[in-house]
Amino acid sequence: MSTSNYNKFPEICIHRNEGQAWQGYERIARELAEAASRSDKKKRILTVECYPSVRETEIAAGLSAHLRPSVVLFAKDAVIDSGLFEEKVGKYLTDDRVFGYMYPHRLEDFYDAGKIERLRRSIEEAADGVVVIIGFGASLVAEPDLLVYADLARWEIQQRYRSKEFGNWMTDNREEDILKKYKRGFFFEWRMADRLKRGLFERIDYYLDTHIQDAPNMITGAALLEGLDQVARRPFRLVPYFDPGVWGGTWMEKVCDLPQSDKNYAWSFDGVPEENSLYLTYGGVRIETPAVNAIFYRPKELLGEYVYARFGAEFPIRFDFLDTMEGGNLSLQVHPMSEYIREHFGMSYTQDESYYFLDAVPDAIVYLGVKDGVDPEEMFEQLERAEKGEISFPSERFVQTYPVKKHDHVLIPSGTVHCSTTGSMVLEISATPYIFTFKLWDWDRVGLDGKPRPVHLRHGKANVQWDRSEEWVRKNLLNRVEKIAEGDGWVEERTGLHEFEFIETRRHWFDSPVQHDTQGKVNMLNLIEGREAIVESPAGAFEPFVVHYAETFIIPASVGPYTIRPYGESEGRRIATIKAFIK
Ligand SMILES: O=P(O)(O)OC[C@H]1O[C@@H](O)[C@@H](O)[C@@H](O)[C@@H]1O
Repeated sequence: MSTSNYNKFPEICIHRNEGQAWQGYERIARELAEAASRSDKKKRILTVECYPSVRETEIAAGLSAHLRPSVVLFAKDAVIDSGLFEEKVGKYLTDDRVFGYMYPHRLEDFYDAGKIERLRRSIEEAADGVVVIIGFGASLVAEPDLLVYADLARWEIQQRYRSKEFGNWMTDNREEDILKKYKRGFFFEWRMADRLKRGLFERIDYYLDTHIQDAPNMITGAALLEGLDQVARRPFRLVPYFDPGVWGGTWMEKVCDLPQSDKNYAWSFDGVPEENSLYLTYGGVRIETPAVNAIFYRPKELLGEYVYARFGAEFPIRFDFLDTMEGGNLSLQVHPMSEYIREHFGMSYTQDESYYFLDAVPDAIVYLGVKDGVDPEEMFEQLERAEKGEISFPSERFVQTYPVKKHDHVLIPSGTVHCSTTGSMVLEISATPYIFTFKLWDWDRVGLDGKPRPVHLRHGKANVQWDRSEEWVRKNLLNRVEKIAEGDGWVEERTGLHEFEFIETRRHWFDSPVQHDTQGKVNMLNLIEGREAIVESPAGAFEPFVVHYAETFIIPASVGPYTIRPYGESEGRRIATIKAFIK
């Protein structure tokens, strides 16, 4: 096998902003002190608005040491009492380990007017100089003279939950089950935090990156916006992350050159802006920022007006990897129908999926759809007994299996029972939601934490579509490849997804340049065959962008025409990309 050329640290170089970046608390504090001194007020309020799970105490200590503020106040002291807090949020969280209901309200609901008044009095009583207010909601306490925004990406938040360094915001639950902490973040905190952040973008004076402990980096708010604007006008990649899992395999470790781990890597996410980061570099200083910021700030340029009108400032397409090479089976599972996900979880669209096979062992199979003539009651009675540990679920009796091979594309509209099995390397091309997996059966095993992974039979039963016969599955969901066009040195095929799903995919096989056009809609691609390709602008609108095997990349809607051709080691060879866009 050839050596890995997969780039795990894709950086986006932001032009025209050199000199506007600071590293370390000392330099950061000095810059903030200088900026504060530009005001002729005697007392200046320096607000550090934080995303939940930011290390507020580290920032307070780091700034205090060099800034010598007259007082440091924490926004959390103005949060409503815990009884009322739980009353407001409880019904959105439910008792389930995984699923809650999307929280529709704002952070203001959790701040107490009387307590805010008390903090404001402390500001009045403080000596002249700089008053620092820190925390999630700090910008609600008083009108800032200088606003610093300390952001955090979801993957890092998950690490902080997992290491038990953090519980949820204002919740004493550091020791709690990771699934429940994630649930509280996903359904509640991150919704409010994103709403607040979107309203602050244009007002941020400085943007603080504290992803790495005690090694902060800072840029101006203007530099951040300039960076996000540049991202929305050129091809780019997200920073991938790799996560071990009970069914994980060995393919990614080799192909993506991952550090050896005692647990196999199962997932890689490199195409979920809500979860992944961007690395923006400003004259040698690397700023990690949640990729979703580019969508929040420039939704029309990035998604295109059509996609924005339909989905809002959300990235509706997800690319991720599921690696079971020398690993196990995923859970046998089903995803909610659109109506169900909306009614039960408050989501505006559902988890429609597809599996593109980057690789598969010779006898690999996929489970897809229930067999003809299956009695739903009997199948669920068996699943219930299996959940109790009384039997092993006889999957072959109830669920259809099909052989799969490299470059097959299997379509999985919600409501279809499915499971990728051992010996497969899947590129998932799916709708963005990804936690709404109703596991039906997990093959008599426990998760990496030693506990059974959560099974959701009631939800599952309500969503399995029993009328999808074997004939229907074969005709509609397996390799619906259709040639669309061809030219000198290239062929374009449509591979999916199913009519019920809102994503369309096109595969190109080529040894010469292929002309693409976003047609005003964001494109997400992956190099599924070949070592290297280059993306270019016919009009020179962006710098040539090199991609490697298995890398996912995004072409913003604003790009319009672009070309892709084999490059470097792949020059003159036949390679392939798969491209997804909204129908
Ligand atoms: O972790 P399990 O349940 O085995 O599923 C593994 C993966 O399966 C896919 O089809 C998706 O549903 C993913 O969201 C899920 O993470």
